[in-house]
Amino acid sequence: MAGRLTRRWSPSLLQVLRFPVVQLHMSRTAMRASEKDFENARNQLKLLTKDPGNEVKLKLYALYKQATEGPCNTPKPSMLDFINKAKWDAWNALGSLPKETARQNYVDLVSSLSPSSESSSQVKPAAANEKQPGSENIIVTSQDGITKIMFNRPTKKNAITTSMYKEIIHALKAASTDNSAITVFTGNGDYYSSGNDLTNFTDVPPNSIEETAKNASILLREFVDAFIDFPKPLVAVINGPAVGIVVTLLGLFDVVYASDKATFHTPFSELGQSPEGCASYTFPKIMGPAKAAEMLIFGKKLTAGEACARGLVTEVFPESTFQKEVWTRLKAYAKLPTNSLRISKELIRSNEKEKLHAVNAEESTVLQGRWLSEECMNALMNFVSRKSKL
Ligand SMILES: CCCCCCCCCCC/C=C/C(=O)SCCNC(=O)CCNC(=O)[C@H](O)C(C)(C)COP(=O)(O)OP(=O)(O)OC[C@H]1O[C@@H](n2cnc3c(N)ncnc32)[C@H](O)[C@@H]1OP(=O)(O)O
Repeated sequence: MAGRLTRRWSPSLLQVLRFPVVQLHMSRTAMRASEKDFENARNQLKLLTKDPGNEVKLKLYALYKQATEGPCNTPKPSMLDFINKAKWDAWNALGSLPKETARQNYVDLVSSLSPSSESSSQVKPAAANEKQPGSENIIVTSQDGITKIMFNRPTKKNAITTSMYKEIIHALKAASTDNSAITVFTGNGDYYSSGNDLTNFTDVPPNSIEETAKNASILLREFVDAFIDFPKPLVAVINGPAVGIVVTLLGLFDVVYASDKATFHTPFSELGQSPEGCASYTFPKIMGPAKAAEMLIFGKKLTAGEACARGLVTEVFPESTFQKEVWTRLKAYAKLPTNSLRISKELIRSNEKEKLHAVNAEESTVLQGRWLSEECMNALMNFVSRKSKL
């Protein structure tokens, strides 16, 4: 099949696939690939010495088409036209993925195929059983069809630093085109995550507060966009308490499994802040406006059982059997046909994407203002000087 597929692809596709590979130095902070990056990536493919295999070629084909032409716009080939059907399926599976995201994913994927890619990219598309290099605060592994992204800062309750946000964006982009069927977030240690690292904002020189708030707002928007656009089933395995942004993001996950020792807390008012992660839109839809208000305005902390009753959590497991039960189930799910999983997710989510991007933009702008407020600054100072704890 592999040889057949390669030989019978059209000249235009071969053009796409045969371009050279040169080392691509992708800045981890500039996550949006420019036209130039895209052009370089196309040229990089020419230098490929090793056949990346049909699976990867199909992904490259699909991403190239999506990046240059947008969503699949050709009639579906007949079932018996195997090659063109495989190409069409791969392109069609990208749904309404924005052109810029497809371009970035294409660049990331090409970069990962380069023999020297490790030095240019912290997290690359996963191969089986492979642990990805990284800062160790985020550990990305891939096994049994599952890419696992784990918060790994247990001594700080897995609080998310600025560099961790960037690593997660990069990990999601890589996972969207790797060989795994599903992607799972979880935490190492007793917490899932205590949310934003509050010291992200405390070492800021007085004359750059506004600029920092602006940069934080841009980063937040890009971070949440990566979840909105993620094309594969996204699962949260909530091993312990979850606070702030890791809770609000759950509205963008497809399935949420929780240990019975997990709790769910969004203390935004206490922090002088406001909701993010599209929760101002997803939470009222999930649990109704009154229950959402109790969490997002008054900061009510939920047990796992309460979160499940409100529809935020899919299922709660006893802590003693949590890991075993959840991973056994996820490994079985990851054996399901990959394209079908993506297409079903796309059907469920695509109608909402535009709205979610608009909500994300609005929430990020509002938060930029909140971070400059006296209420927020007092809350951060209290945290640092240990006067307050949740
Ligand atoms: C360009 C500039 C920056 C860009 C940044 C992008 C911004 C995006 C922001 C998006 C908006 C996000 C909002 C949120 O997530 S709001 C939620 C924030 N989280 C909190 O308020 C939790 C604060 N932590 C606590 O209240 C307690 O630590 C907690 C209840 C979680 C645990 O209490 P416990 O007593 O069990 O343990 P400790 O307090 O002793 O914690 C152990 C150590 O961990 C440190 N820690 C814990 N959580 C955080 C945190 N969120 N930020 C920073 N540090 C944290 C804690 O200080 C302890 O450290 P030490 O051992 O060194 O004292």
